[in-house]
Amino acid sequence: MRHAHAVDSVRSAEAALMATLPPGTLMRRAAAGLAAACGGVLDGGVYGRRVVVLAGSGDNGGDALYAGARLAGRGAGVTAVTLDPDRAHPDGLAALRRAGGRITGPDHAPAALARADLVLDGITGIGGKGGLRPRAAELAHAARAASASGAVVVAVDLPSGVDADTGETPGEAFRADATVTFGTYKPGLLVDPAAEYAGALRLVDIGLGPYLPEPELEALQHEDVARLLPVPRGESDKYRRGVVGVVAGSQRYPGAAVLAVGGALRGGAGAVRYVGPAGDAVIGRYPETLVSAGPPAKAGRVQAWVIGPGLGDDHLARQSVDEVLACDVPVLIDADALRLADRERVRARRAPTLLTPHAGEAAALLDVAREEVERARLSHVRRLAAAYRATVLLKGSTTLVAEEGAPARVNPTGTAWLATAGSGDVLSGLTGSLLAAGLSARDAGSVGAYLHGLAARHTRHPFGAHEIADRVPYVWHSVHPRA
Ligand SMILES: NC(=O)C1=CN([C@@H]2O[C@H](COP(=O)(O)OP(=O)(O)OC[C@H]3O[C@@H](n4cnc5c(N)ncnc54)[C@H](O)[C@@H]3O)[C@@H](O)[C@H]2O)[C@@H](O)CC1
Ligand SMILES: Nc1ncnc2c1ncn2[C@@H]1O[C@H](COP(=O)(O)OP(=O)(O)O)[C@@H](O)[C@H]1O
Ligand SMILES: [K+]
Repeated sequence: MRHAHAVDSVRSAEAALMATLPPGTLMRRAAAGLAAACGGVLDGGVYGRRVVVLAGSGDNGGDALYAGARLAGRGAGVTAVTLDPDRAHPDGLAALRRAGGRITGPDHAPAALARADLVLDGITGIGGKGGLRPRAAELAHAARAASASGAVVVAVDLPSGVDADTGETPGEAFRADATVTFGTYKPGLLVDPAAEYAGALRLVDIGLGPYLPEPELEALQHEDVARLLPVPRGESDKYRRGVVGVVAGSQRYPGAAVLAVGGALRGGAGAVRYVGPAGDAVIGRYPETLVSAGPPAKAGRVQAWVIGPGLGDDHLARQSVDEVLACDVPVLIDADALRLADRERVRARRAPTLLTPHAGEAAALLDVAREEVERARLSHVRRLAAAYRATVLLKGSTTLVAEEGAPARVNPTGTAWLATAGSGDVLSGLTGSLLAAGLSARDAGSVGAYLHGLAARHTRHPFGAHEIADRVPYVWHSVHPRA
């Protein structure tokens, strides 16, 4: 599991750890890790390369200056540009001077950056507030120009100007090729739009682990998913493996039913029941489906329902949503059903409910603009989870799963190639199948998103949504080869 902690948690863990160590130890650890990582991103090594350190007035600048000193010690030509010469980290400046580095002011930044092989962004870290102020913003522009001419930009702890806790980018910010972060990931490094600014991530261990509380955000990795995947045992039969019911499709959108069933067949449930008017299309493609024309209440037992893709909003659709919400089994609500599901009825449910909106659907449910949700995904997915007292999976450039009382989950496997019609239908079927197989709503949502993203990454693009479903067994095997 990859963990991310908010600034307050990082600060209190740092304080507790620092109390046990001689002064300056943590900054030395951070700078050593940073300098080593910089060596790794420079093709051809450090010796003789031109490094520009952009140093703000806080400890983030201190880290960058100490790392600059180490790189100078390994033969790099290092120039530090201090945002405010009178306030830059004095010991960091002294270390760089001793190592033979040059120190200059912002006026000389464009000239220094024009020749740089490597730029270290040490303007702000977890102490940054709001978008960059004008003089820092000018440096960010100049660094972007240097990057366009081939320099590698490495952000120290965070790209300066992004919000560490939320992933928001309130104004101007640095764009990095790589970010070297200390002690733990910060939520902003994993959530768009800020994550787009961070580039490749590298975590430097500075010994914070034992002092960190529960994370604000976590990301599953292969071994976590392997542990959660449902695997049939000797005594399993199709009912014990779970039956998932899919209520989807309409005369107008029969394809949504086919895609959702396609996802559901690959999620580990033992059987898929389809309920709705697209039975012929579903059977034509997947003859193993148990088809009924409806209503859901008469379809036979299921261990979880998926309702919504291509459903429409006529009388029958409304009735189906009401019936499904009345069942005492987990329910995944997607697409059209999100509009039709009464909030109070969802709040009153005892069995788990998982909502899977994209940003536009989430915005409609919260009565805000879509851009608001995209600007601040983490806070909006949490608001929605609280409003519905349910688990919410917010789709899009960063997929998040939130539930009150537990760390939010961020999916690390997504790819923008998933932005293709019907891929959400595959996700809802796949995730509902995991629910039927017994995973909690939070685990089903995050494992579903993980497999879905991984399947997309392993499918030649551009692809159609049905190809993602076809690819799921392959990535399942790659995550859990012994199952
Ligand atoms: N506290 C610790 O033990 C450790 C801290 N470390 C480093 O220290 C950093 C935190 O240092 P600080 O608390 O000094 O804070 P920062 O250095 O992150 O930021 C504070 C400075 O940024 C300026 N600033 C804030 N918002 C700005 C904006 N929008 N535009 C321009 N300037 C802005 C402030 O005026 C102040 O000079 C971490 O990110 C990390 O890099 C590491 O050395 C590891 C150990
Ligand atoms: N820019 C993006 N980067 C990564 N994943 C994306 C992006 N845009 C969309 N996706 C993913 O693609 C899927 C689209 O689902 P959805 O919006 O419901 O589309 P549809 O209704 O056509 O099925 C979701 O899994 C979503 O997370
Ligand atoms: K920084």
